Amino acid sequence: MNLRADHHGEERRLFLLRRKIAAAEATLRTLEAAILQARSAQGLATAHDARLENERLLAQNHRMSQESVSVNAALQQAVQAAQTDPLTGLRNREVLWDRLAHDLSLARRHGKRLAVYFLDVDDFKQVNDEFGHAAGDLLLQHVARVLLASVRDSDTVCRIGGDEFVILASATLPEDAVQMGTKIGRALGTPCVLAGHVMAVSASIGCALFPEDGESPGVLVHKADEAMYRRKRARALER
Ligand SMILES: Nc1nc2c(ncn2[C@@H]2O[C@H](COP(=O)(O)OP(=O)(O)OP(=O)(O)O)[C@@H](O)[C@H]2O)c(=O)[nH]1
Repeated sequence: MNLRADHHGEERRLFLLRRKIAAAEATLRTLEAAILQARSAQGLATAHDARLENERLLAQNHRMSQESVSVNAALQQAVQAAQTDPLTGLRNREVLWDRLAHDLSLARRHGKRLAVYFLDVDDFKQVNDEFGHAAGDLLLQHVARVLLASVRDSDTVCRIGGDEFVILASATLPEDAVQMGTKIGRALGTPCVLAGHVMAVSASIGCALFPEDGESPGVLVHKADEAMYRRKRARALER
């Protein structure tokens, strides 16, 4: 038996084995390094994606709040248009009942009076017939301006149709309400130039007072309308 040769063979196997182990360890380290690199790349990609998603959501949020602002503006415009008389810019018939109920509850709570005036322009048809419909429109706009200038900001002026207007005004004493009716009549009677013609508007005005003449919106408007009609008849008889 050649012991020396055996020993030499054993050493060679060990040497080869160590080399294999070293190669395997090197491969393992390379793999670990690759895994680490891949994980960190994935991490970076995730952070990048998150940032992009965040920016996308912010932009979407901005777009949606801008849309909501313009939808709200359009809605407000629509509400405004539904409550406004297009010719004079005054509140229309639809608003009258809401305002009246609101003003009545305020008057009730504060123990105040509320005056409801019903106003109809006299012989308005003649203005249309003599000077044309456009001149009639100018006159109605003039009436609206005069009425607005004659009442307080907290009072309400509505055009409820044709040449008919209703005013809601808070009042302390019945005499105040009478005085205000006279003041409105005088202001309307002041001559003005419309469509190149000098005109002085005459209007029949009826007034009903809360709580003396009634407590409900329907009764008050009806009584003011009746009072206006009596005025108009008396005026016709005077002529
Ligand atoms: N220019 C114009 N005329 C209108 C408008 N709406 C209604 N009218 C006219 O207004 C007139 C209203 O006439 P009436 O109130 O019936 O009659 P009036 O001549 O005022 O007579 P009295 O009320 O009895 O004094 C009608 O001729 C309608 O055609 C409008 O928006 N513009």
